[in-house]
Amino acid sequence: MNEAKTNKFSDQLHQAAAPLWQKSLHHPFITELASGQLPLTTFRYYLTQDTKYLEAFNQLHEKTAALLPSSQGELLLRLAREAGEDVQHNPILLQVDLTAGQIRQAPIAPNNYAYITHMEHQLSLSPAAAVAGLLPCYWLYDELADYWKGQTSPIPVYQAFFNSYQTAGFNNSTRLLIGLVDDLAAENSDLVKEQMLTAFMRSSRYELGFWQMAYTHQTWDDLEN
Ligand SMILES: Cc1ncc(C[n+]2csc(CCO)c2C)c(N)n1
Repeated sequence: MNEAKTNKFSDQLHQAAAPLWQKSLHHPFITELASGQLPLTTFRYYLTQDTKYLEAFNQLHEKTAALLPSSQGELLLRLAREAGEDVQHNPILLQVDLTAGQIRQAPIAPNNYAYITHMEHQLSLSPAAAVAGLLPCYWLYDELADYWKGQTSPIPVYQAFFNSYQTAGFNNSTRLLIGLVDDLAAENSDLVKEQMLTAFMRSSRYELGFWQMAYTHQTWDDLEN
């Protein structure tokens, strides 16, 4: 019998989410970014929703940090500070002429709203579940960044988007957050670990849904059909 064990909790999470992450990697949104076929309006839709997402995601770091002992909360606050800079100075928005006013006026799309609401809900379950809900955002994009290393796009702004994820700091943040999730799993009960797994898997589904949402320009009217 194969006795090979994955004893880190994060390895279990990774294994459970891998099939979903593969679908993200090969989503038409991504393949068309690389081929240059993705309509610019679709990319602008993605950036509009993503800016809204990143603002909420940053606040979630702060809300989660407030529930953790300061030694653990400090890491989340540091990550939020770094990510906050990226949101406020995203050169890609300038390149496609997206203004803060245009982004503010666009309604949040259903999958984006559901994803953010799902992460907020974890705060009422346990701080460990809240941290686990944040992790796919980092870890999936870290794997996408590896995949994008070899990708080129004939459209300069799509190439700039690939390049924007090629930073060592980003990889380091992902490793630190994986470490925090493993520490929290070790400190918590099986019930909380189950919450962590559920939060992680749902975030992974919403990540996949985020590409589909952008690809189809999802609106609230879509829920009626
Ligand atoms: C839907 C969505 N999911 C993940 C990311 C990637 N991401 C956003 S913030 C952050 C932390 C460091 O800046 C990372 C990795 C994204 N942009 N949009």
